[in-house]
Amino acid sequence: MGKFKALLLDIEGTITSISFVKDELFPYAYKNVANYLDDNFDNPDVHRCIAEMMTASVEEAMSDEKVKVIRSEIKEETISDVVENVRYWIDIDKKITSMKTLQGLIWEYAYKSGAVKGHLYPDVVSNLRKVHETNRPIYIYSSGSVYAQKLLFQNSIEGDITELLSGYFDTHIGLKGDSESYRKIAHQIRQAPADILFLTDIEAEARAAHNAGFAVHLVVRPGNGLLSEEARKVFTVIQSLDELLED
Ligand SMILES: CSCCC(=O)C(=O)COP(=O)(O)O
Repeated sequence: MGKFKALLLDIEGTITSISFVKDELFPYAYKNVANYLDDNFDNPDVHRCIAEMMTASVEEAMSDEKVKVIRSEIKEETISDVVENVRYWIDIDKKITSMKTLQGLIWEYAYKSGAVKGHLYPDVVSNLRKVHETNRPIYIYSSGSVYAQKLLFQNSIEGDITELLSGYFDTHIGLKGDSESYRKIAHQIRQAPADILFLTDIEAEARAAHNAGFAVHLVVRPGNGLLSEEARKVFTVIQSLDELLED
């Protein structure tokens, strides 16, 4: 089953539908961020997120006038500025690490209350199990925080599947369009880049991983954006993880 020694998986558009992320998770965070911050303002994890978001807001405001610089020490004003930025960044799907961390904390309520269950395409768990049975490690690399990733896999529509996963990476290692992030992942999991198969639906991520020496397949799922002709020439394109069995 395939020649890879380790598997690295993107989440949204690869093993989870874009619709689950865009139509369930993001709106939940958008709607609940103000109440969440009001109820959890003294939580040290939330404080850390806000402190990091203050720094990010200064950097982002330099190139985007819609970003509010968060400065206030007053709780109500801080919450108002954070909410404005979080909602704006959700709207434009901006991958700001501190905002993604905060989203994960907010989603904990969604998963724990049962309001949300992590979507997985029907071919995912059976094939991950087959890879796992061959003692090859499976890792996740998503712009969603590691905490958010674990919540999704612990509370998926197929139950808790975290036993199949050997590790998780988020944007703390670097952005997904940057080849250096993939080099760092290969180093951390102690595998040669060429022995790692990365599956993603995003061409920029595929190119970044390819330039770092990874094997890469592009994944096409219902509702995903169209792939360019050029990407179709460079990368193997699969519609389902069942096709991993075939190479
Ligand atoms: C951890 S699930 C939520 C996914 C998410 O927040 C996101 O931004 C999608 O990122 P991906 O890198 O999985 O496409």
